[in-house]
Amino acid sequence: MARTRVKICGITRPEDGRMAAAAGADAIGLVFHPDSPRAVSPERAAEICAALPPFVTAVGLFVDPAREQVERTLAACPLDLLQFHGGEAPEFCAAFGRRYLKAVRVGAETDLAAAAARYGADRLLLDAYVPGQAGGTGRSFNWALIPADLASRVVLAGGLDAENVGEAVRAVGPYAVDASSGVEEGPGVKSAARVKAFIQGVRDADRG
Ligand SMILES: O=C(O)c1ccccc1NCC(=O)[C@H](O)[C@H](O)COP(=O)(O)O
Repeated sequence: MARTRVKICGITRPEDGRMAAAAGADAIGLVFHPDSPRAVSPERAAEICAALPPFVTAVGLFVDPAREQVERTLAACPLDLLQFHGGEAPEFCAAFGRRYLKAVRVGAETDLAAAAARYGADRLLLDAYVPGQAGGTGRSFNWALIPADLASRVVLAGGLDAENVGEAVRAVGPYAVDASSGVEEGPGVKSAARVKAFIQGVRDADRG
């Protein structure tokens, strides 16, 4: 089986970025949505990015941002990838000349084939649809809703933790997995033990 990539989202402290990288994370997520308990300023994000080894991807996460917010953040912080977690159109996501991920919050009615056609299958991060909450909910969704031809190209998120990530990798076979609340001690504070166990769960599943 291919090596499943790991993204640890909602990093708010340089030491947590370093810890996730040392544990084997391929990417970390920085949340710029002001309503999130994991929100960071562009300046704080720049400090976190400076603490990362060069092989770890820094992903900047926005929810229906104004164009100026994204531009100001990019000017202050060396992000490798953008992640849009709201209702952003493909033209908006592409307007910054950066690679991006588009989060799709999956509920029973979600048409994932249509989302893949709209944004590109390699750009999708699939999260749980929870009314009134944009993300970081700790809730998972029905993985059987993911079309077989998309599964190996998506980032799988939503309620993943050390206990269920092995099952998720075996059942879906995603390109990458993403966790936030399931690897925390409290909102925005990551647990080294949980991050380590999460990545171990992914590696064990990769070995089959
Ligand atoms: O993490 C947040 O607080 C957040 C707030 C608003 C939009 C998105 C947010 N997080 C997005 C992520 O990429 C999370 O990793 C993803 O939603 C999964 O979260 P969890 O279910 O807690 O693992």
